[in-house]
Amino acid sequence: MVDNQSENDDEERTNSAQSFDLDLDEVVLDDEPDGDNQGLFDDLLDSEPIFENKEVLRPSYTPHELPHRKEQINKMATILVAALRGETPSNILIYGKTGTGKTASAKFVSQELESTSQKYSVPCDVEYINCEVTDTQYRVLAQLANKFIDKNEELIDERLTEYEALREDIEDDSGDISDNVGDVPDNGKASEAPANTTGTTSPLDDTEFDSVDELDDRIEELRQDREEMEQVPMTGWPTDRVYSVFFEAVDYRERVVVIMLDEIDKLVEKSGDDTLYNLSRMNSELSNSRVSIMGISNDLKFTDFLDPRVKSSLGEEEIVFPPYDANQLRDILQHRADVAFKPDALTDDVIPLCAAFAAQEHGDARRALDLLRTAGELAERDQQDRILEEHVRQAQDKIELDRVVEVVRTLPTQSKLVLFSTILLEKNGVHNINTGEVYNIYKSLCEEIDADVLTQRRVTDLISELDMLGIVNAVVVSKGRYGRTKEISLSVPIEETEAVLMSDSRIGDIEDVQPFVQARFDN
Ligand SMILES: Nc1ncnc2c1ncn2[C@@H]1O[C@H](COP(=O)(O)OP(=O)(O)OP(=O)(O)O)[C@@H](O)[C@H]1O
Repeated sequence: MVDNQSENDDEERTNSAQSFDLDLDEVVLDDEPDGDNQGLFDDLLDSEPIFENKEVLRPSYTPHELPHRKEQINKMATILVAALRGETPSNILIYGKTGTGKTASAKFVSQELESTSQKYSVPCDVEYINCEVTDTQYRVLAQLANKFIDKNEELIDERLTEYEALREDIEDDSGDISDNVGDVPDNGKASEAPANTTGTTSPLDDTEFDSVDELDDRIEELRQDREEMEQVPMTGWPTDRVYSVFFEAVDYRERVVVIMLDEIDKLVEKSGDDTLYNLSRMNSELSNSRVSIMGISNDLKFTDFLDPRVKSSLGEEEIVFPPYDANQLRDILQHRADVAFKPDALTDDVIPLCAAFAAQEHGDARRALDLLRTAGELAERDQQDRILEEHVRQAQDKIELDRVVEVVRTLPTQSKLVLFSTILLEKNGVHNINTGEVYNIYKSLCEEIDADVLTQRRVTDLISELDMLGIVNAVVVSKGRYGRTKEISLSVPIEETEAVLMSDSRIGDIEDVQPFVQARFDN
């Protein structure tokens, strides 16, 4: 059938191309904006972009090369190679601070593992779960169950296609034989015939089936399995049922399964160690498959909260990812920059400076890449064709400010009030602020907005927390015979932080703050 629609489409495209040519010929470049647009994007498009491929600098990009992680990658591979031999690999726990390449390395190794398993036709599956997002036992098990159900369905479909084709070949063959040779009884019971009785070749030769009946039974069995497979809903079932569906789905065929639990500490923090307990004892009950767990964590201490059995089973092998130093970060950045930027877009100082800043932040490659990308964006915004040292410094300030804004925005109200009290004191020129001064203002603010007033001891704790978050700096000073006190100062830009606090509806309601500061002198 002729596809009239596509013909019409083609015609339309040709017409519009013609009219486009025509329009272009008739365009008069003048200062007046034309009717369709006001040139908002034209200038931006005109400026030669700095980036060749910005995506390469984004966190979502998985690099093909991971400099300075060879040792850790090799260690993972040495442990996981067992899966390719059909054995159960030891469970692995991976530790390291944020941005040290744990996820990127683990994903790289699992891709290699899966592709090698396909190459040698050894059934091996790797499933990745981010426990920051999937943080309850129910959700982890349901997500895993559904992934395995999908895989099983795929496998069943493949097998069914293969066996049904085989069945057709047999039908054709028996037709041919009865037509040509006439020595097979044409009683419509081809399925009862053994695979090969005549000495001629049969489609069942070299298959796992000895008779057509066996093949038919298998086809029926697969169709039934396919019908019975049911996805687990994301809520609503008893956890036992989810577990048993997951268990069945994993054990449906012979295979080795590696379950990668990224941010595993978040799962334990949110919902205890039941999931890990259940996963780690599965192998003793599975008949066809084997499961191995790879946990990834930023928190070195999270295993302290685990049941000792889970702890010893999970930590069979431990791999530590140390922070990168400035030289290593330079290499990492250089690899990415070669692909991400146009030639000559970077001045010589840019990469070393990004690396140095990120090395100060506990050797975080994510931070280094963010800095480089943000510096590029700032240069682009300035309509420059090269990134300068200045852009890196601005990027550092911008990222730091974004972090502060995010941390302050998500503080609990009580901490916001303590921070706001400190800001009010600083704004009024008070130096060496002590806890008592903060507390007095804090109390008045609480009364003003009807919030509970915490004890001074608790407020001192909140100040320590703000100190740990890098928002204030609190040092203990000795006042000789008057004992010791904390001297508090702000570590963040005052105007921006105040603006974030004021965007909280309760704090924003406080109208005149001056009297509160005055109160400090009255107490
Ligand atoms: N050796 C490396 N080579 C190239 N890129 C790297 C390397 N190490 C880390 N990265 C990049 O740094 C970013 C952060 O890495 P990754 O997500 O693997 O860190 P992580 O240790 O898992 O951090 P988190 O614990 O916060 O999840 C990613 O964009 C990753 O591609």
